[in-house]
Amino acid sequence: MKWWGWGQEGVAFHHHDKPGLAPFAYRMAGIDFNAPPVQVPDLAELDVPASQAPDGLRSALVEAVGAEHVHDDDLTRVVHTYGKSMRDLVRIRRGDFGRVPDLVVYPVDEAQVEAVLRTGLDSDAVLIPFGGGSNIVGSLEAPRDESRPVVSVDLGRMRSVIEVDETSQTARIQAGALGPDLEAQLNARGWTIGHFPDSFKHSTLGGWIATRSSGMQSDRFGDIADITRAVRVVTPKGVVATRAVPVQSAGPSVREMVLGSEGRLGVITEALVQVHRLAEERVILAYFFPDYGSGLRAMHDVAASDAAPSITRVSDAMETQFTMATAKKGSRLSALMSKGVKVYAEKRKGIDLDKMCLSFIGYEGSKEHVARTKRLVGEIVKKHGGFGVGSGPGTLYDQKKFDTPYIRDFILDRGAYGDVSETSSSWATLEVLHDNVVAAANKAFAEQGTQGFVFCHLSHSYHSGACQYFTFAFQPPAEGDGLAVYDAVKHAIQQAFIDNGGTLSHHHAVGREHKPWVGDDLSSAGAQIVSALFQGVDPGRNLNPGAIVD
Ligand SMILES: Cc1cc2nc3c(=O)[nH]c(=O)nc-3n(C[C@H](O)[C@H](O)[C@H](O)COP(=O)(O)OP(=O)(O)OC[C@H]3O[C@@H](n4cnc5c(N)ncnc54)[C@H](O)[C@@H]3O)c2cc1C
Repeated sequence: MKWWGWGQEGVAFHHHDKPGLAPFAYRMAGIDFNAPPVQVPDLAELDVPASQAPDGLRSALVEAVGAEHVHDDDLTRVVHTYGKSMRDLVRIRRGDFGRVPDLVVYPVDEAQVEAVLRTGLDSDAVLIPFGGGSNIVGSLEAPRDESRPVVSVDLGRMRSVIEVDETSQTARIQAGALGPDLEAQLNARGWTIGHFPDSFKHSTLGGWIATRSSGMQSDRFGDIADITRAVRVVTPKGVVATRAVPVQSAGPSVREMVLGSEGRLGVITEALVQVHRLAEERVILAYFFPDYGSGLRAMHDVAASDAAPSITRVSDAMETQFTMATAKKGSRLSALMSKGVKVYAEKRKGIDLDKMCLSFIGYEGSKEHVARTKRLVGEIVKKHGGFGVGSGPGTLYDQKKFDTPYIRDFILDRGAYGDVSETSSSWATLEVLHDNVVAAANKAFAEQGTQGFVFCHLSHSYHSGACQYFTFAFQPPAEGDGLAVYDAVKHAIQQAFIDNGGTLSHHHAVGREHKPWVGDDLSSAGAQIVSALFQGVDPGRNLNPGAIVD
C-alpha cells in the first residue's frame, strides 16, 4: 500500500483513453486533468516524529512476537498512522502526521495477540488494531496529544482460511486475511464469501467486521454483519468467543457489540462466516430509466418483489453523465451512447437525455434463478419506463470496479479534492434525502467560493430502504486551505443525512470523522450506552481511544 495514496505502488489512474472525462471534470468543477501533477513528496524529506517507544515495552513486544516482527522504521510507522480518507491523504502528503505509532507489531496467532495485549496493558500503552488501513473515517489515528506509547497491531500475518464446514456452509477465517487472500483460498474449494467492497484488495476480514462493512453483492449475500456468525476477540477481559450457531437468544448480542467496534473492545483474531457455493451463472445487466425518481421506484419494487438479484444499483443523472464520460474510446459503453441508445431513448421513449439514469442489476445463482429474476426485474423496469441495454456495460463495471478508487489520487495530484459519503434511509425518504443532500453540497460549494459537483447512486437494497452513496469533487480556491473547504462540504453532506432521516453511515463506520453525529444517530442515551460498554471493557482507554465516542 502506498503511504501517500491508494493501492499498489506503480498502479495509477490515467484518462488518455477516456476522451470525455477531462472535459466533464473541467466543465463541472474546473478541474484541469491536463495540468501537470504536483510531485508527491519524498518521505525522507518530511519530518516524521521519532518513535518514543520505551525500551521495556519494545523488549516485551519482541519477546511476544519475535524481533523481526516489531518495526519502528519511518515508512512502516507512517503507513500505519492514518486510513485512506481524503483528509488522511492530504495530511500525510503535507507531512502533518499527527501521532505516529511508536511501534508496529505483527502477531502470527491468537496466543501472540494475547501476549501483545497483555504487554500493552501492563505498560499502559495505546493499542490500535490494523487490518488493511483502508478505512476512510479516521478509525486508526491515535489522539494527537497522546503521551503514552502507541502500538499498531497489524494482523497481516494472520490470513488463513482455517477450515470450511461444508455441511453448515461456514468457514473459520483469520481476521488479517485480505479480500483476495480469503477469496482465493475459498474459491480453491469451490466456495465464496460473497463480500466485495470496492476496497476488497486492500481491506481485511477483521476490518470489515470492525467497521460493519458492506460489499457490492450485499443484496444476495448480506452485509458483513449478516455474513459473520461468530467471532473470537482478544479483550482486556479475556478471549471472547461467541458460539458457532446461526442465531442466538442469549441476551444482548455480544457478536453485534463486536461488529462496528473499531478496535475499542479488543483485537478480532478470527470469525466464522457464511460461505456459498460458487454460482453457476453470474451476469450484470445495464438498464436506463427516464430519471432518478423512476429508478428509485423500480428498485423499491424489485426489493418488494419475489426477484432476488445480487446487485441493485441506479445512478442519478449526474453520476450517469460521469460514468458515460469515463467510457473508453471505442468501448461498448461509448458505442452504446453514440449509436442506438440515444435515438431510442429520445425518439421512441421520449426521455430527456440530461435526466436519464443508468442502472446495474446483478444476477447470480442457478440458471433457473437467474432466468426467473431477470424476467421479474425486466417487467418492473418496463413498468417504470426503463429499458435494458444488455450485459456489456455491466461487464465493464465489474472488471473496473477495483481500479476506480485510483482516480482520487489523480485529482489530488492536480490540486483538486474528491471523496464519498454514504447513508441509508427508508424507501419513503430516499428521493427527498437525495435532493436535499445535493442541495446542501451545492450550497456549501457556493459558500466556500468553489466550483464542485456531487452525484449519487442507490446501492444495497433492503426490505425497508436502501443506501445512497454520494461522490463529490471540487477545485479549491487558489487562496486558502483546501482541507477547510473539504471539511465544510463533507460536514454539510453529513448534516443533511441526519436532517433528512438518514444514518451517519451505511457502511463506512464512525471513526473520528463522523463522531459529531453519533448522538443524533443513536440518541444521547444510546451513545452513553456505547461509551459505558467501552469503559467497562477497557477502563484504561488503551484500545483505540477516541474512535466512535470520546
Ligand atoms: C477506495 C475505497 C473504497 C472503499 N469501498 C468500500 C466498500 O465498498 N464497502 C465498505 O464497507 N467500505 C469501503 N471502504 C472503506 C474500508 O475499506 C472499510 O471500512 C474496511 O472495512 C476497512 O477494513 P481494513 O481492513 O482496511 O480496516 P482498517 O482501516 O485497518 O481498520 C478500520 C478499523 O477497524 C479496526 N480493526 C481492523 N482490524 C481489526 C481487528 N482484527 N480487530 C479489531 N479491530 C480491527 C481498526 O482498529 C480501525 O478502527 C472503502 C475505502 C476506500 C479507500
